[in-house]
Amino acid sequence: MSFSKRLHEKLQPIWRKNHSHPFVRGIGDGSLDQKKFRFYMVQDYLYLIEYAKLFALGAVKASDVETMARFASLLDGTLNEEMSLHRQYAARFGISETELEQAAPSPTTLAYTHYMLHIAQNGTLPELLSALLPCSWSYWEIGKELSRKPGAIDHPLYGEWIKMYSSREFGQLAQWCIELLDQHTAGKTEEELARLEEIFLNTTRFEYMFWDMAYNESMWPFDENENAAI
Ligand SMILES: Cc1ncc(CN)c(N)n1
Repeated sequence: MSFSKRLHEKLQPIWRKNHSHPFVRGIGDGSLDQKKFRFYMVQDYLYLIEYAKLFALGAVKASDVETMARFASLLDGTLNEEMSLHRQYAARFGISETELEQAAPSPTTLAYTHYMLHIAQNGTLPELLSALLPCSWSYWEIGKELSRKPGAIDHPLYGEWIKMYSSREFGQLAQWCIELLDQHTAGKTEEELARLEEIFLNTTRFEYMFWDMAYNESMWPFDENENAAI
């Protein structure tokens, strides 16, 4: 069995939780409170700024020009296509690009991006791929599932989001990362695979936490201006 198939089977219970999360269901049936979506969009933009750096680090760690070029195109696609969707949504919400970039990250955004970047900077190429894959793979699965819901892609607000993440282009990028991980894990020992599985599991957990953070609009659990006299 390929390593990606093993991961997919093992992590299904958590992935299904993503699909049934009220935030994801709300995008699919159009019932999601727009304020929550606005919060998500800002946090996701901050997330993607950091996530894009994994592709740059992937190019640094690649050992051939073809792989470097694919990572470069993933970096370009994230900065100029995926994040352009966010910029368009932000404009609809009256948020400027500067405001987007300067927004404060939530604790979950910080924890997730710092974990991924730590692995990417300090780990091997298969470790980097294990950290980034739940992101694109799980969104592609969610996008495809939501796009099959009658009327979902025509929703005036959430339709564009569903179209982006169910698109063939987005799927091809996820598929390339899956194939690269399978190539790099063929013949690895069980100990090495277990380490990669652990990384994949951690970013899978963070994906769920990100939906939850967005749904609850969670920032730090206190207001720093309160009790200023203490
Ligand atoms: C948190 C998160 N995870 C994944 C994706 C899809 N690139 C995203 N935009 N945001």
